[in-house]
Amino acid sequence: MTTGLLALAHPERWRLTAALGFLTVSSVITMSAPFFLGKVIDIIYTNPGEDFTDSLTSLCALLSGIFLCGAAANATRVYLMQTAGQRIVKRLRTTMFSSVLKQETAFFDKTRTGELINRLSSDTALLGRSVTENLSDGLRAGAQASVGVGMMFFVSPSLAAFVLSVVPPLAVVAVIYGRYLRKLTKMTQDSLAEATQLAEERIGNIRTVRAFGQEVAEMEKYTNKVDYVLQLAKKEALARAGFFGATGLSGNLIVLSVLYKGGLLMGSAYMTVGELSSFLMYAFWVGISIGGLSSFYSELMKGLGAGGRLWELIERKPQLPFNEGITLSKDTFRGALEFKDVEFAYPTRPETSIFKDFSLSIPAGSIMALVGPSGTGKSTIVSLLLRLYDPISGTITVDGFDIRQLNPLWFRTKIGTVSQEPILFSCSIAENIAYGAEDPSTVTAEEIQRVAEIANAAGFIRDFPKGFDTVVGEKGILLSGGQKQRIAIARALLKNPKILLLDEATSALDAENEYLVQEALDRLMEGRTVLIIAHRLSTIQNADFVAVLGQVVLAQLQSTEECEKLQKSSSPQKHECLS
Ligand SMILES: Nc1ncnc2c1ncn2[C@@H]1O[C@H](COP(=O)(O)OP(=O)(O)OP(=O)(O)O)[C@@H](O)[C@H]1O
Repeated sequence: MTTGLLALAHPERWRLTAALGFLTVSSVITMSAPFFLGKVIDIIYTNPGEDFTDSLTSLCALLSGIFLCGAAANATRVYLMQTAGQRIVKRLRTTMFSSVLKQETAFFDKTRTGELINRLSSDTALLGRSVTENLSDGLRAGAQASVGVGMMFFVSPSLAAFVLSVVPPLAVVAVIYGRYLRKLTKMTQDSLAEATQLAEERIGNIRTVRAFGQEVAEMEKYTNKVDYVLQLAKKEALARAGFFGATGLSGNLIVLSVLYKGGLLMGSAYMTVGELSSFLMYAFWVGISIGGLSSFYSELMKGLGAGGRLWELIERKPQLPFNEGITLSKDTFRGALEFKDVEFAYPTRPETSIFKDFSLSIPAGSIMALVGPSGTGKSTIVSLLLRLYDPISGTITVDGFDIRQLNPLWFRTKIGTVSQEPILFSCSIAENIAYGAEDPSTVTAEEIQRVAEIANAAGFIRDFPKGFDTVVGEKGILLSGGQKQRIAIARALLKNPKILLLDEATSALDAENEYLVQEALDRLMEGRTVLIIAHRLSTIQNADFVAVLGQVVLAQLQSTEECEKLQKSSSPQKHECLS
């Protein structure tokens, strides 16, 4: 974690070095103040009756100038540190986001979205603040405490030794407190992540919550989660209260004892009033600095508590490669797909095998319809082809190349998908269509309109008051199922992929919509290798091959009229029946 943090802070090294320079200047000035203020007091007290106006004026004017410089240096330090901190937080966030996006799909099956969001927003801020602003305040406190102690010894060694005897026990208390706080922060952030996860999922799916009338139950669940966060916060508040109460009390007691002992020393003429004042001011500074150091320590512990989890995520190596492997040339890549003796189980349920010895061949440029009852693994075949998961054994090849050899990022640019319920992002229709291009920013409005036209989408889009600039709402909620499908088809057309993976909508579209979607799909399928999870007889009839998953359905299909019709009507078709 430390090396990772250093790497993230590295680009800020000059900013941080400059901040350290300003920190030194401002600390030196702050710490010389008590000494000179003592001199001013001595000028006033030790020359009774004499006219000390001139020397007092010039010393005060000089000190004002120096203090002004100190203030400017301190302000610059705060600015530099804060901006460096924010830059580090930004880098932490982007590094973490990119690390999350590169993880294999199984990771997202196991990790909850809300947790990741919480890490991304709250933990990064906590860690960033603790290693910059807090570090700078800590350094300042440390420097001031040590200079202050030195000056206390310089002014009065015996008084200094007396005062410092109370520091070691305080330090032990601070360390214990810091450890406790670190543990507490980790627990707080974890339970906060759970609460965020719950809120995110329920708000994101408010229609389902509403349909089941579960609002009150959900409120209670959320309240329970944040109640636990509150309990932890109470524990932290209690620890904090005890710690700061104790340090505040010991600070005051120290000042009181300095006054007492110093008063005695002054009485026996070992100290001037100016020296005692300087000493008191130094003791005060040291007290404040130690307070600063302890809050630095506790903040650092909090940051480290949050940072541990963050680093696990940042350093996690994806189990499937993200952008490695070979790419095929235009001539070699034709789009012939083959599953050979594939065995697969989802990583989250390794004991439940979805396929064993599964084989299927889809020649380049042909349409393969996939049918079978629910849960037999049709969507799983699509996921395997997209290389969202790897088979346990057996191979999946593209033009004879094992897809494990291919660069998944490249390979996915050659595959188009349209699912039953296509997911659109909450931006404009134009942006959603452009998402299909390798570089969406280069897509022209004409291209978008052209593919929308082919996908039978241009008509209804133009009927919207804002046309292609209409925002579709989260996950495309402001559109109908058929409209979403046609936008998804336009998006796939823009990608112009060699291989197409389609999941036909089961939800009943009205006749006109169904016709428009079907027509758009037919245009999309032209000249590509297509694997389609088919739910309609017409789709099966138009396919070059049909693969049936699950023996039960095969028996059912063969006994139905539809199947007979299908077998008669499609003389060039070949039916592959798989068990
Ligand atoms: N991410 C996952 N993790 C674990 N198991 C999964 C996952 N996705 C699907 N499954 C399981 O894999 C099996 C096959 O699911 P799949 O979605 O491929 O079936 P399907 O034939 O496409 O079904 P449907 O026609 O209902 O969409 C099911 O038993 C399902 O519970």
